[in-house]
Amino acid sequence: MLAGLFASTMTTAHLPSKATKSSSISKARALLRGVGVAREDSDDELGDEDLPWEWIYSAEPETFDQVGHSEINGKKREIIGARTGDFDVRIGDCVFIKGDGLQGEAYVGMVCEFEDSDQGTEDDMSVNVMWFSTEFEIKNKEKKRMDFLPNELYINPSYNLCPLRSINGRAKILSPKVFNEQYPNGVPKKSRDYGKVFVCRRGCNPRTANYTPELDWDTIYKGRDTDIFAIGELVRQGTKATRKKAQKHAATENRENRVRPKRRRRETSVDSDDSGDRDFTREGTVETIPEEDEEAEDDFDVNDNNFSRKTKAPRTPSKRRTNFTFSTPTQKNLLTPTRKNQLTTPTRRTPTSARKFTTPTNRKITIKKPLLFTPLNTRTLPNLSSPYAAARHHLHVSTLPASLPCREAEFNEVYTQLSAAITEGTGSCIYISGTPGTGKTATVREVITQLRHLVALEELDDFTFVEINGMKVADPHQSYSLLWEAIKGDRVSPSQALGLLESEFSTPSPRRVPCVVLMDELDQLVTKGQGVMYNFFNWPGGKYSRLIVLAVANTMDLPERTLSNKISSRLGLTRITFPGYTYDQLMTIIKSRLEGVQGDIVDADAVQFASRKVAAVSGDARRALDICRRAVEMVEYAPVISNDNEKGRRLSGKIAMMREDDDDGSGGGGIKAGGRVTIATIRQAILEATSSPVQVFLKTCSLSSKVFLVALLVRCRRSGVGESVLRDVMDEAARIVKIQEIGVEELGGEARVGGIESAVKGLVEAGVVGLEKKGSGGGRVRFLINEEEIKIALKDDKAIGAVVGRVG
Ligand SMILES: Nc1ncnc2c1ncn2[C@@H]1O[C@H](COP(=O)(O)OP(=O)(O)OP(=O)(O)O)[C@@H](O)[C@H]1O
Repeated sequence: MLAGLFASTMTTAHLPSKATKSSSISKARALLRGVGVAREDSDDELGDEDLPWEWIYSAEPETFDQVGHSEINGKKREIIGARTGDFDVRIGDCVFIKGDGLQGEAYVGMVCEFEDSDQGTEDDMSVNVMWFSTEFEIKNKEKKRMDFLPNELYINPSYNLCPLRSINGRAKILSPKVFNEQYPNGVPKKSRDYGKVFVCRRGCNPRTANYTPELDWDTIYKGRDTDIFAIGELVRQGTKATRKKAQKHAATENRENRVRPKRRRRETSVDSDDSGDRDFTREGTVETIPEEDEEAEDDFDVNDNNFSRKTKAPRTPSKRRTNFTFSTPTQKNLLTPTRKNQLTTPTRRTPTSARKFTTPTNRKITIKKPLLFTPLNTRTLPNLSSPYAAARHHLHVSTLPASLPCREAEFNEVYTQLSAAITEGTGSCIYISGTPGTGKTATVREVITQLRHLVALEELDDFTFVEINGMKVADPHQSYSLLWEAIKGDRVSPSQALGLLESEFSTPSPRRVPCVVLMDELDQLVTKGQGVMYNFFNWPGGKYSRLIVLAVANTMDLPERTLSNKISSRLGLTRITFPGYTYDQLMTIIKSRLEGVQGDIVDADAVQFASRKVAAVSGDARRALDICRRAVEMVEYAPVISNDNEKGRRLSGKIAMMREDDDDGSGGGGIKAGGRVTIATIRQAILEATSSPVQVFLKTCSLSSKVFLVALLVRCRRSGVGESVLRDVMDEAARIVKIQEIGVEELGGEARVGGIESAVKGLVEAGVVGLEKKGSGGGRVRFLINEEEIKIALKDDKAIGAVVGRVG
């Protein structure tokens, strides 16, 4: 449908031909470098003087409110342009936007509107631009067109609000035909236009690598009279993949970051009432395209007159404008269309040796060599021919189930938030909390798998995904390096990564691919000054970051506890809570995992029993699955165990202890190798889990040790952080002793603190807790075993069990 509306006769005759090649010509051409553009000379059209930017208003006061208006003497006036010294810029102009990146990139955008956010400083003067992209931005190797010209730009239907002072001169965008007419020998180096002239013959969405057919730039681009909306729509339609599913889920409200400009009333060529898609005919008029795709509706309101902004007169900026320097070109023959080897983007190449960059303050940044991993031996698939092996396999926590039953609502919520943020190109921070084993990580991974599938089907823009697990990083600050490596592919030190990330997220970039970060075990990433958590929560809110953080923790209020209420409420986190699984839900989960396992080897009663036992303690699916898997193992391998033989007699005492909870009345019974998993098997598996060496140690350690462990558990639960200051734990222990009225003599009389100190030493030696002698308060202490083990071992303890029960 759209195809006929694009210029169909643009032929290679219009493109720079080999006949026009010469090295002087090619040098005089604009260069494309990195993902932005660079010019050989560094002349700044805006002059060396740091003159303030001022708005240019329409002559007549306007009668309606709209973006890009200001109030002067009580009258609304439309902002129609901006000027600094002799340089002025208007809607429809194509301009260079300075990047702040290390490689001195600039970007080219078309001015769509101006905004003043009312604060009266130059910082609040913004320009909304529609970007042009370079071929470097198109990462999808399969779909990338290889006929790109060296100075070719693609109009890209994405927008950003940029500071007005990031404008760094005017760019000239021509059709290849006009370029050849105006510059048959290329742009002469001495010309003022040198390095500023580009050709445009297609639109492209670099994130999906979808291109429009060739379009007639001379027809659609009319300088300051251009109908920018029509161009935006033309390109949006022309580059649209089948993004229906993603759009269905996209939250259309959330557009703070990528601001699509409001339609301007001045546009005479557009029928403001039409609701269909508009496009250009080759004669340059705008036509309504009959509704072809219901979901491609115009999602901005033509008649939205309720948007009013006030502004104060702009003041002189306090900071001097940074001069942007363009690098010297290194490419020789820029007329050769596809010199792939020369045009490889620097950010993606694999460094063979360490590369060196410097920060804007000339600090050296060393890019480390990528880590080389020796591939492991090929893993063999488990032999699932026996029903026991199949059951064990499906019940294993590392087996990915086809779907996650009982987490549909949570899945939908995460999916909706994430796909909306990716589609809209906005940043977002989702805080996911829930006790261990409630499927938080599994759900997030499942959502990512589904979204990746959509990307493969071209129904969603591509995104980068990185998982940072607090348990797996030696130092929380390494998170910065991991994020930077995920975004740029370069390994740098944490402090360098921090600087680079700050710069990256505060710089507009039309090419930025959304990055989704799963920060698992967040409580382990808490640092003394809370810098890591603060930064990861704060960056998504930045205008240009396109960073989506999925922070996963066990406690609901970790952000409030560690960052204060004030900061965490400002961060605007989206919160999703995963409740512990109920008895019914655990049953469903176990049954669904056993579906398809032949032989009916697990009794329904056994599944019920396991679910009830686990739901009563924690609602932890991991625990329920582990118990069932161990029970399957027992019936698969165990010799016959009955109350008649020696081993059976030994076990029977322990089983009798459990019989108190044996509300099914079926008793222990025997376990037969090659038999079925019954309640008795489950009971024995539970018993085994609670009589592991760790459990035995915990149950039989001194009361001082138990008090200390419970105190540490309380502190960790309260702070939401996996470690605590030793002195605080001691104080907590003293409080517990007092409140529980634990016998003073049992803790060593008056010297009870001393008693706990030696208990701590014993716990450290046993590898139950780790003590890091750093900072004040006697160092920091943390569990080296799962907190759940402490709960299970001590929940029935006579002296301290009540406190454990309250920890939850
Ligand atoms: N609804 C479910 N259906 C099937 N398996 C599940 C479900 N929920 C959790 N699991 C399984 O339980 C195990 C633990 O899940 P997961 O790691 O997602 O929990 P978590 O909430 O992230 O726990 P933690 O806080 O300890 O990291 C995984 O093996 C997962 O496959």
